[in-house]
Amino acid sequence: MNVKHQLRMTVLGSGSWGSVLADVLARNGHAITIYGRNAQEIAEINRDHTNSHYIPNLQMDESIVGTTDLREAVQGAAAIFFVIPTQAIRPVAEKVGALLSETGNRPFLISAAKGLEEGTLDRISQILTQSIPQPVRGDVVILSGPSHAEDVAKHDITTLTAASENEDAAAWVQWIVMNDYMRIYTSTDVTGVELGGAIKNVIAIGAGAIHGLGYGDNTKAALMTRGLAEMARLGVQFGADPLTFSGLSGLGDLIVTCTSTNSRNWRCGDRLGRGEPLEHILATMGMVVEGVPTAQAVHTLSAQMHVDMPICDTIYQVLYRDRPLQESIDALMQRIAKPEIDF
Ligand SMILES: NC(=O)C1=CN([C@@H]2O[C@H](COP(=O)(O)OP(=O)(O)OC[C@H]3O[C@@H](n4cnc5c(N)ncnc54)[C@H](OP(=O)(O)O)[C@@H]3O)[C@@H](O)[C@H]2O)C=CC1
Ligand SMILES: O=C(CO)COP(=O)(O)O
Repeated sequence: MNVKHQLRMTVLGSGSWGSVLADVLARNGHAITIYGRNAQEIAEINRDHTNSHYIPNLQMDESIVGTTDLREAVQGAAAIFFVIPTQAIRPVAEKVGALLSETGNRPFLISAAKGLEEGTLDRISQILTQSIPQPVRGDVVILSGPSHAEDVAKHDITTLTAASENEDAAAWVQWIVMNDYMRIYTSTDVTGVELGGAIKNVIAIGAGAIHGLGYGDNTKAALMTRGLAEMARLGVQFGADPLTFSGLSGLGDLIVTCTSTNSRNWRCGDRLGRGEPLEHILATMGMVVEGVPTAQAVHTLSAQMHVDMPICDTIYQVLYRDRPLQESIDALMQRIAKPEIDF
């Protein structure tokens, strides 16, 4: 175990990534509370130190305390990790904001979720700053990168980016998370890191879909590379550094998500490619598929910003407009010929 100065911190979300992140932090010597809304699951975490539904291969550090009480979870926490689906961040953050206003602590707010909010099109850092009043809000840090929970549970070597407008806050998160199997890099490009993490989920649905249809490695490489170009093209319109998209939260996460059967987004796409209806896939996945709502948000954002994102748009058309997959791919191949680099 990597013993550090013990801090009390809270992880909101007892799903696959929340459970594994809580375990990493507890093994680093910190006092960790994990909050979930499913009483049975929290009881299992406290009794057996396992989470058999979400992450069966994880044996959690025994010091982790599970609770279904949000007040208890946030009280006295030096940092609050948001590890719930993007669409649930705002309502939970608003409750957290109200509780912090009562208790008066001012924790770091760390998002480990990846997506864009439907309707508002907001990134998670924006949701957190809108929902939690400034006097009780510490710095916002985004923790993102190639990190399937199943592999981190096995202590596979994993690298992430901690991004914050405040370099010291990013460095603080780097310090609390790093150990002999987690290596964390810092960044101040919050927008780029968040957009990379959100958009790679959309592209991963496409990677799964082409696999399900029977296409091979050339097609996968084409999709990933041109998908990365779309991500960067949108990102620069929002002031992101294009180099961020070649980093862990862009290319790195695109690789892991587009090439692994652990990815829920990839699996959703694969099943679409094999002809299963989206509603059935989502109803039986048992875990969040962030790329589905984010595809809708990216579709609207790209239209608003006049950014050409044909792959993301094709995935949107398939998910939301019932456009046949094969016909959509054929249409992508019929697009006008153009240079490769066209920012
Ligand atoms: N899994 C992974 O490998 C990684 C995931 N991420 C990101 O982390 C985020 C969470 O993903 P992950 O842990 O995999 O998701 P899971 O589907 O495994 O778990 C989601 C968790 O969030 C809880 N939840 C959902 N809605 C609410 C709500 N309104 N209030 C409180 N809790 C809620 C669920 O509770 P309940 O069981 O009651 O529904 C469940 O515990 C996503 O944005 C994902 O992209 C990032 C890196 C790696
Ligand atoms: O973000 C992830 C890995 O870095 C998890 O991806 P999925 O949600 O597709 O499983």
